[in-house]
Order: sequence, then C-alpha cells, then structure tokens
Amino acid sequence: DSNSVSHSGNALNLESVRDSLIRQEDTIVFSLIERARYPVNSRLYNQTLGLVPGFSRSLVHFIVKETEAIQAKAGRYENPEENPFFPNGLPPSVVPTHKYPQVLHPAAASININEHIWDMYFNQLLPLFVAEGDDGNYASTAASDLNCLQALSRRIHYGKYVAEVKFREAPQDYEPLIRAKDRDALMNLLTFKNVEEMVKKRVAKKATVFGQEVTLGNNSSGNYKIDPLIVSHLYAEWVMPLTKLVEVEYLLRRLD
Ligand SMILES: O=C(O)C(=O)C[C@]1(C(=O)O)C=C[C@@H](O)C=C1
Repeated sequence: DSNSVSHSGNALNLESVRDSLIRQEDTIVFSLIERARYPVNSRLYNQTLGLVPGFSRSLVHFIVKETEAIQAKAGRYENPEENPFFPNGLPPSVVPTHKYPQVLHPAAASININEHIWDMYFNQLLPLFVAEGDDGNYASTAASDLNCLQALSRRIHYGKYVAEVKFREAPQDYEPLIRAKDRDALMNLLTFKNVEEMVKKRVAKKATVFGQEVTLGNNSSGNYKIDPLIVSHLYAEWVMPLTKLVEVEYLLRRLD
C-alpha cells in the first residue's frame, strides 16, 4: 500500500498522513457499497441460534475470529497499522517477519478501540444502510462486514500516526498538556474544524460518485447504492470522533 506511512519511506508529515486518510475514504465507501448488496441477514448476528456447533457466540463472531486467526498466521498484525477485533489467543505469525519502520511510540501497541468500533458498526451504522430481509448469504455477508470493520478500524487507529506527526511538529505545545493529563485541551489542540467540514463533504461526494448507477446513455437514475448523507453522518458521528479519541489516547502515552 503506497499510501501507508509505514511503507512509503516518505517523510512523515501532516500532509502525507492526511493523504493516507483520504485514500482510505475510498476503501471505506466501497466496502459499505459492497455490504449494501446484501440485506441485513440478522440471523448472522444472533447469539442464541447456536449456528456453529460448540461455539456460543454469533456466526459473525465465529467468522471474524477464524479469519483473523489465519490472517495473523500470515503476519497481518505484525503491521502496526492493523489491530485485531479478537486479540486474545491469536496464533503467532508463521511467515518471515517484515521490518516495519518504527514510527510510533511503543505504547501505541496498547491502544485498540475495536470493541467500540464493533459495537458502533453493528448496532448503529449497519441498520442505517442495509435493507430488511434475509437471503441466506451469511458467509459472504460476514466477509463484507469484516471488510468494513477492518477498513474503519485501520482508519480510526491511524489516529496514532496523525498524533505522532502533530506531536513532532509542536512538542512545546503538546508536552505541558500531556504532563497535565488534560484531555480536553489536547482534544482542542488537535481539532481542525475546517478540515472536518471538508472531510464530511468529500466522503458524501465519493458516495455519490462511487455509488451511482453507470449507464451508457446520459440518463442518470438518481439512485445511489449507499446514501451519501449516511456516509457523511458516519464520519461526523463516529469515524472522526473515534480517530480523535485514538489521538488523545496516544498523546497521553507519548512521554511514557
Ligand atoms: O487531519 C487531522 O488533523 C486529523 O486529526 C484527522 C481528523 C479526521 O478524523 O479526519 C480528526 C481531527 C481533526 O479535527 C481533523 C480531521
């Protein structure tokens, strides 16, 4: 991924990390469009059905856990940009270790807010953009859910890189607030309202462009595969606030 800071070898600066966030918007919008192909398929999320023999949680929980296990063996979580949803009991990587550049403070590894992201995705976001119904495509639907979850998680935890850059550019501003453990002041200092407004507009536009029906004539149907307003709502209510939460958590540990 040429857009990721830890692979690029480019200088780490606010522009390069924001470029990565912009590129990740494409992945998030596309993954939501893919999930919207399936109806809600709520049996997938029901813990009480016992669909997997010997497993007491939902089918989606089973699929995500098992998929993460195989991805862990292939080294996915050696990358500091990746955070598992079920970190407990993951198998070690069996492939040769890639040397990721050490960009972040080591405390970054202890920040994982995926439980929060899981809850937000299934309980708040999903009901907003999928149709009612059940078409039985549980495995494909769960794979789509995992794509959405991983894209959202990567973007939100990328706040660690954003925070690192901001800290390096103005340590004299951040250090006193970190020492005082002043969360509110840190939050204020790292917030750029004008940038947030642009992000909201851009993701809505991406949803419009990527989700329109493409025909060979000039007639656009005006139907979108995902409602652009839902995408900007997702960013305003969850993606940006959670990214900022990761930034604050990272900064609070930055001088440890
Ligand atoms: O671009 C930044 O400076 C960020 O911190 C990222 C981000 C975002 O989540 O998009 C979060 C906080 C800022 O207020 C603006 C944007």
